[in-house]
Amino acid sequence: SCSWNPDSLHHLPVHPLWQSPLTIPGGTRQSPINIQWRDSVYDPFLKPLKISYDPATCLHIWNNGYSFLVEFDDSTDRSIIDGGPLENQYRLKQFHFHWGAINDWGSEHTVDCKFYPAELHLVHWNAVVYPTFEEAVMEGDGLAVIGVFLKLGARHEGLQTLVDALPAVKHKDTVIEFDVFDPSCLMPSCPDYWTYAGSLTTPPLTESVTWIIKKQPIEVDEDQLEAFRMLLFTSDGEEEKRMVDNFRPLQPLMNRTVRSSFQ
Ligand SMILES: Clc1ccc(Cc2nnn[n-]2)cc1
Ligand SMILES: [Zn+2]
Repeated sequence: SCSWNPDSLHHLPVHPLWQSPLTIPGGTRQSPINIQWRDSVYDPFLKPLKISYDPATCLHIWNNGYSFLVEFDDSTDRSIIDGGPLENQYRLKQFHFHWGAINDWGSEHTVDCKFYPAELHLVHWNAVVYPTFEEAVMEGDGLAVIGVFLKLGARHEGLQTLVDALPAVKHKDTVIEFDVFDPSCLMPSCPDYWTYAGSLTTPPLTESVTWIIKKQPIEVDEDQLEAFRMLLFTSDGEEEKRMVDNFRPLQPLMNRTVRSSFQ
């Protein structure tokens, strides 16, 4: 487990959402976790992840009071992932991010106890086996979430179109049309990933997620991270609370092995 450096001036903030003893009684596969690189096990039978998104399936961006979500039309198999650790193809439903108030933390997963300033989650569901997303959320093989770490570096041109739209969804429960966006532009070039059996990291916290965490981060610049931090948890008219530190604390690994697609 990660023992935080006692000298560090900061103690990780815990947002009210996650302050309550937010535990699933008897939970054995909760997320997020620390990925200890040396404890991950190379699995030569893991396939490359296949991603095929149709940019025209993009619908809108909305601020749901936890994060901002970009939602997709998941009524057909036009935007899907397949391969990797998955036995079926999974349909893209939405993507969103988790980030910190400062660059020292913000990601949900850590690698060797290192936080990244933010983490992208692309949420997919098993429409081959389950009739609706809501049912898939309740099943062990119902969801597949791709996690991509964001690190401070060069400006990300693909992300900028998203950043430019954020002022329009500043407050909770605001939404704007966003009709063409290809999330493939947010994927790192390296195919390597870790995978493990986990859960959603906000309510309903169901243990229904096959996590696929990309090894290589993407680079974004300070202005782009600051744009995330100007969003609000609060609705228009309420006392403003900046949307920051919307990540869940690390959860125990328990009886799980993290597999890697690379040696
Ligand atoms: Cl449906 C749903 C519920 C919670 C979240 C938040 C989350 N869970 N795992 N990563 N992010 C995403 C989608
Ligand atoms: Zn998430």
